[in-house]
Amino acid sequence: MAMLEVKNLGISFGGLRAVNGFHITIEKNQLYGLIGPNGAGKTTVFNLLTGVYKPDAGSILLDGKDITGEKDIEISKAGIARTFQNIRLFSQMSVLDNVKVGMHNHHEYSVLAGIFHTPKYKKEEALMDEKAMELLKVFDLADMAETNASNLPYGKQRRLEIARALATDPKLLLLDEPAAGMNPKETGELMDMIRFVRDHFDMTILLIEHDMKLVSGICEKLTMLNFGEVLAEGATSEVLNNPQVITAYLGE
Ligand SMILES: Nc1ncnc2c1ncn2[C@@H]1O[C@H](COP(=O)(O)OP(=O)(O)OP(=O)(O)O)[C@@H](O)[C@H]1O
Repeated sequence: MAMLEVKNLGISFGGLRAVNGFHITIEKNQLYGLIGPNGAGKTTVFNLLTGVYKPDAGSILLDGKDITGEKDIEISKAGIARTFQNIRLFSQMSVLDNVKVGMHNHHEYSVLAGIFHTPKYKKEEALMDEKAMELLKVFDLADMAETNASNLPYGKQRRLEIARALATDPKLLLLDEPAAGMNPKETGELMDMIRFVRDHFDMTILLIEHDMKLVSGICEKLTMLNFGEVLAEGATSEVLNNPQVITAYLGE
């Protein structure tokens, strides 16, 4: 069974059909890229997959479960996590707390337990601290656990965002332009990290990216969007050599 199976997905904003007939099948453990010119609808696809927008057509199956039209919190619980094009960390919170925010989605103790710090609450908090520190170690951020997120250099903030997304224990990780604003050295490190996340966490990853070095370096399959519709899909080299893709996007 595919990890993500999307069929005929669509949404309009006013008179604009931003995404139309979108489809994608991503197998477990795959590293998959979504490419296309500015305004093609890539982020809108992410917003549809994560419940920010409700599709007006189509279906989304995550690991066999129909999540079409579910709210974002339900979709997060079902197992889709994402990062954003513009970094969205809690800048005045510590690195550790940023990761723990991701975990809180999945822990259900009552508000009163939180206020009165009951033994159950304390136990859960201690467990979360431990898990969050383990994640930070993997991302080489453990020595900065108490630092405010805003004080991290840019490349590390991007890494922290991915760590926070993984803290929700997802089945599918969506990365929206993870290399945006990075220099070539940082992009190279990011590529290694994305591969590592896939292997170490047994993760399935869909990423939006304009950096073709990153795309051709790590994605196994690609879907190319143009004016809200799939123009090409298949193995990365096949798509990147497709004359229509070159005309519509790469030859820009
Ligand atoms: N909430 C919204 N209301 C109205 N129009 C929207 C909304 N969200 C997206 N759009 C429009 O939908 C189209 C697709 O936008 P989207 O951000 O998905 O493109 P993109 O492929 O991610 O572009 P980029 O590579 O520049 O990030 C654009 O024309 C955009 O203006």
